[in-house]
Amino acid sequence: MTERFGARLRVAMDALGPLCVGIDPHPSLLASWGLSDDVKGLESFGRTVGEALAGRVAAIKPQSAFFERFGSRGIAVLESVIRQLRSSGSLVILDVKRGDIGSTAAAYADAYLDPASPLCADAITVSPYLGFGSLRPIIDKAQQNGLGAFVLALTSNPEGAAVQRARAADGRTVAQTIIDEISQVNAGVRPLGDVGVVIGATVGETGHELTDLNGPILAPGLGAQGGRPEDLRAVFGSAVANVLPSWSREVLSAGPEVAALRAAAERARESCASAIVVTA
Ligand SMILES: O=C(O)c1cc(=O)[nH]c(=O)n1[C@@H]1O[C@H](COP(=O)(O)O)[C@@H](O)[C@H]1O
Repeated sequence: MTERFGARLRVAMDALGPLCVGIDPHPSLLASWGLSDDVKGLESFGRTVGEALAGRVAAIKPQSAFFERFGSRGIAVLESVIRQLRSSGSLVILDVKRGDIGSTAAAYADAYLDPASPLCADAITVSPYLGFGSLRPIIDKAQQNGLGAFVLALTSNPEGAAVQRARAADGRTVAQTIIDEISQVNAGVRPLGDVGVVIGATVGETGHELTDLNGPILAPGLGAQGGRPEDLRAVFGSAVANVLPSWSREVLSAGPEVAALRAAAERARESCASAIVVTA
């Protein structure tokens, strides 16, 4: 049987440290790396990040939007980046933030979580805005194939709170209802469930109950958005051991030299690891 995503992520985080690095080829980063803002530049950017970090960090998170900018040729680059990374030992979390009515969500599952698809990743990010239940085909497909999904709960951007902290009829916040749904999906799975949650490292003390989540917590927003490793403990409390901190621009801006990218990732990993371990 295929090993489950949660178990694979736990092993990767234990072996390589708590770090996810995003591949976000912003036009400004392409320029600062001396690359053209076109498919060739995109290809070179992805290849360099792979060379620097593949197999050295627990997870790598390509941001689909920056590949979609270039249409089908950009998607072809994304396919090859995913292929290169998945054979390296780093888990690939494809950041696509998908979500739709169930029958369409099933097609997204075929696109990103079916080993037969060229865009198949180890996990994807998904949006629960059509209701958590609409994500069921995605969660089912992920679990069938030893893959995972990260569901947005408390995002790192300031605009998110108006929706995510709104209260449902029973008094829970919308985010808490999502966290509780995920807790049910992950109940009893050892060592870690396959469905994660996205909570920005920038949100401050969450005020949310994460004790029963039993799943990974993807925490973007470090560096460029102002989140700091030393805040992780205060934000996540006792759930901090399952946090996968994610950095994009701050680490990527150290490129294009491979050694400099590795050093920046190492600094990010060390600062997160010591924030998580020392106070845990
Ligand atoms: O799902 C995500 O990764 C995500 C969720 C969130 O709440 N905030 C957030 O910034 N992200 C993504 O994480 C990356 C953050 O990039 P930097 O701000 O450059 O580190 C981007 O690709 C965002 O789309």
